Amino acid sequence: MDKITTSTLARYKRDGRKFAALTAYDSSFAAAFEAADIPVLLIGDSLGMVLQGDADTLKVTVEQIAYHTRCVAQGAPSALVMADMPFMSYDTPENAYRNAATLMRAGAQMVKLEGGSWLLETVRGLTQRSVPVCAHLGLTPQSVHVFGGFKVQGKTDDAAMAILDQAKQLEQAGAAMLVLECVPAALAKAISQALTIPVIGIGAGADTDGQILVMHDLLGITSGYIPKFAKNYLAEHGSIQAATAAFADEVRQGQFPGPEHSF
Ligand SMILES: Nc1nc(=O)c2c([nH]1)NC[C@@H]1CN(c3ccc(C(=O)N[C@@H](CCC(=O)O)C(=O)O)cc3)CN21
Ligand SMILES: CC(C)C(=O)C(=O)O
Ligand SMILES: [Mg+2]
Repeated sequence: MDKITTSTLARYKRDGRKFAALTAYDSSFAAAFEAADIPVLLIGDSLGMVLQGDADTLKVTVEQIAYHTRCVAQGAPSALVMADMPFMSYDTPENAYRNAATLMRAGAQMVKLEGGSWLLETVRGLTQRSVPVCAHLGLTPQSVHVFGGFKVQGKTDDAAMAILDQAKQLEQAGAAMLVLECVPAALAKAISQALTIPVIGIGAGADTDGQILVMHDLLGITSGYIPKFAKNYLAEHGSIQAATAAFADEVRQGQFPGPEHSF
């Protein structure tokens, strides 16, 4: 695989070529995912839940994400390595710059931040300072205690309009990619069509430019409640390599997610 960059993904979008992404936290899985042609690997703050066993993502630190980013970057030299900025690590633009630098030095090529209008100056400032930014809207898990649970967002017309509007503002501010989590499929389709930058969905229907899953959900080893959008590919495909390749293929073909995985 040639090195994947934000320009590669922008070209995929222009060409109408859908792509898969996975979370990864260590070099061995990262290498396996890269070998299965997964172009984007996210060191997600979901690691607080799937690695550390917490009920939310809020305890995760910049140092922990940096450590796992180093591990993933070692295993996947060609994938686009994207690191989540943890809860409160980007509460001010200055803190965002400092903490993003730590993650970029650990091996990330892009950082992801949860939020909309309040982040515009931070997104502009990071981009001007040479840090590519992926925005994240919809169900932003760091806001779980504001939302009162992991709940689908953008269900009313007003809420949907607010998310679409913020997506446009974030693109205008320089965001190079957008993750949309747990929103109605029709809203995700409208946002993907309204933006030039690639939109990656999770629980956002089949009409985004890319799809991402937490790797544990793909392998069916998530403990506790399994989100509706998760699909266990290991059960059907017998090996981690085959499961990952099947996920990548189903995304490219537009077969995943089906209506049973969408809101
Ligand atoms: N294993 C795992 N998979 C994930 O996708 C994931 C994590 N962990 N941890 C971090 C966040 C938290 N996420 C979650 C967690 C739960 C739901 C969930 O229970 N959603 C309900 C929606 C309920 C409604 O209709 O409002 C669902 O039925 O899927 C969604 C996203 C996504 N991320
Ligand atoms: C679910 C994805 C988008 C994420 O942010 C994470 O894994 O932390
Ligand atoms: Mg995250």
